[in-house]
Amino acid sequence: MDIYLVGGAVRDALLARQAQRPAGSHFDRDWVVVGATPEAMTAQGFLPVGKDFPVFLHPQTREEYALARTERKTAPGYHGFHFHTDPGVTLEEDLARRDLTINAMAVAQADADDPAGAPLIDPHGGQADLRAGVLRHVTGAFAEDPVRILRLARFAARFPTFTVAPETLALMQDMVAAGEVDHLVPERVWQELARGLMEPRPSRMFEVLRDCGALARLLPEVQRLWGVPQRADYHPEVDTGVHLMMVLDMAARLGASLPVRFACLCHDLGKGTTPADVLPRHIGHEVRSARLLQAVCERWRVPRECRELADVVAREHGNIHRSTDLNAAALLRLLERCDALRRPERFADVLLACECDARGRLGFDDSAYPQRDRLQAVLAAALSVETAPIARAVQQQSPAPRNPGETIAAAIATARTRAIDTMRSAAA
Ligand SMILES: Nc1ccn([C@@H]2O[C@H](COP(=O)(O)OP(=O)(O)OP(=O)(O)O)[C@@H](O)[C@H]2O)c(=O)n1
Ligand SMILES: [Mg+2]
Repeated sequence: MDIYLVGGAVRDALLARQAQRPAGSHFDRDWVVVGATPEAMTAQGFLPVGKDFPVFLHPQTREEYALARTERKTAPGYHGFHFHTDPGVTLEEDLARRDLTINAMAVAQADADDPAGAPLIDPHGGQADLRAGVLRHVTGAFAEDPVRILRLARFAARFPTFTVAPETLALMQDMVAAGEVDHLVPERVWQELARGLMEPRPSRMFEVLRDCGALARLLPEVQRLWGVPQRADYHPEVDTGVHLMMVLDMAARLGASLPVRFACLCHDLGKGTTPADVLPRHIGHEVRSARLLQAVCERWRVPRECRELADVVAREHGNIHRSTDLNAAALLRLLERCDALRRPERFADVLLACECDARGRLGFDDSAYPQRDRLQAVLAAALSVETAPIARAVQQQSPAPRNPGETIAAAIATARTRAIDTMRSAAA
């Protein structure tokens, strides 16, 4: 059997030589095995992964070794696959069924430690496309797997200077028109969206999805935001879709976590359903955003952490932006609505998402967002109140209050309000 290194490890080694990526940035290595049978693999100690894919794990390194294969589609969507693998499938045949030319290059296993300096097996011009910065499909086999539309969009977010080859965009448009993205399983869609959100330029993923028509199918709530105006005095970029892209790229620039980036994606969804006669104002869009994001989360089975943060950010981002004018009692109510006292780390994420929103506007990218530090200080003041002595004092009251629970809660709120006030006069 012959073993080759393929996919991302080869691509990234060549990119590192072009100094687009730091050397050694790729840890996940994919291998392809030619001239072997599943039986020969297990006989050598490789462990089969799943029953659908002819893929094995190396007994020591745990890296993936896939038997060279060709794929044929049997039904729409991600489940509709039929693999053909036998020892006669060549490396070239295996490379031809891969998604992008930059991912369809291989080097022999003996050269795997220095792929960039080794003879390259590159039948589809992957190296030239890598140099030119082009995302291009290898063959018509691209259309056999609609997840590849999402993968390509994610690679655009990872390599933001890369463009999509016109023929590849046309192919993706045809796939979308044929209903190919309507049958994707939620887990795969979310996995790719989540990865794309975590890349250096998430906006590129959404641009590509929008250009090929997939965004309208997968996330119509997001698609709708282009063409929706906002008030130019708050939003010099005016267009809501443009704003959203700036917010996402700001989240990447500030190194935000996935939940924060997802909250950024969903915070203004409600602007897409603002009645035309009130535009460019968006009164009450926060509640509509919160409702729409639930639909998105159901559809793609978005994990709870992302969903909960997005809900708070959707509801409260306007109040947080305007928090400068709030008095101590109103600030405490804001903290309580955000559940900040019980979940201070999550509140930090809420504030970061709000900063991304504020700085994701034309001309504001280097502006300060003082609300963030200020509300952190407000929270610290509220948390500094010791609640146990307050509860004890109420319990020792005589005559006992009619509703001790409520009395304790009110006394704690009063003490916290006072602490916030004291902090504010000290800071002023
Ligand atoms: N739907 C898919 C998934 C994967 N591949 C092929 O399998 C390789 C390995 O897949 P994966 O590890 O998911 O992607 P990488 O390109 O290695 O990128 P990275 O691991 O850096 O995300 C890809 O390069 C590509 O050749 C494909 O053609 N179609
Ligand atoms: Mg890989």
